[in-house]
Amino acid sequence: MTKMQFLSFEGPEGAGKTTVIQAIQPFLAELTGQEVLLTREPGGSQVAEGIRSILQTKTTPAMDGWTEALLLAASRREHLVQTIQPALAAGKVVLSDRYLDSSLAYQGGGRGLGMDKVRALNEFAIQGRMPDLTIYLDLPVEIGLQRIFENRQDKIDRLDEEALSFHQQVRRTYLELVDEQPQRIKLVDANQDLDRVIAQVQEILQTHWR
Ligand SMILES: Nc1ncnc2c1ncn2[C@@H]1O[C@H](COP(=O)(O)OP(=O)(O)OP(=O)(O)O)[C@@H](O)[C@H]1O
Ligand SMILES: Cc1cn([C@H]2C[C@H](O)[C@@H](COP(=O)(O)O)O2)c(=O)[nH]c1=O
Repeated sequence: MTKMQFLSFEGPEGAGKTTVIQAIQPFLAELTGQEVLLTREPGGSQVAEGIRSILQTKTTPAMDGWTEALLLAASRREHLVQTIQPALAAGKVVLSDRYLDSSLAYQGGGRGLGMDKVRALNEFAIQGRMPDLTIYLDLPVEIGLQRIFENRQDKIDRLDEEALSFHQQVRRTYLELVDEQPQRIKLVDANQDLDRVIAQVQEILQTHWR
């Protein structure tokens, strides 16, 4: 059984991470008897939220891929030190909407920087602190993008507008990560009714809680 103090949710655009995380917060608090902190990347601390704004701003020319990866690693460092570690030390469960796997999938895969190099870059930021358990919400990228473009027009950001091939590469890289680390990363089919997605996530959490 996995220790379950620090959890992350991952997935392509529109997979339902934010919706599912909010739905399972009370369940997780009840299951663990601990306070559950919801947080997100990029963001989750004052400086990291500032970096998020920079990352979401469209520029001409477009931001260099390594600059993007470095800003994400810096925001992750700040998130870890200012928010995640203090919450864990206070005995809370931390539930993060994205963490390092997003950089591996988006920058390593989508941008083509390579997973190994992006992992090495992030090692300075996280010093080995990975989530105890990661839920990966999987779905065809066309469906996730359609959900966003139909329901969240006001919040479409720079990365949402990348080419379909970029998003497909992101998903392929996530699936490689699931194959590589089946103990930590649990795949849930997000292309089904929200109630079923939530129920399957709850089952996984129940199985892993000790
Ligand atoms: N299982 C589902 N079936 C249908 N619609 C869903 C489902 N899950 C979420 N949605 C809807 O899809 C949209 C995107 O969901 P949400 O914002 O939770 O995704 P996300 O993974 O956090 O996206 P992003 O990473 O792009 O921020 C929302 O309008 C949400 O209501
Ligand atoms: C952490 C992280 C995020 N991204 C991308 C993925 C999304 O397009 C945005 C975040 O938006 P969300 O609505 O909050 O999911 O940022 C990335 O490319 N690399 C990362 O490490």
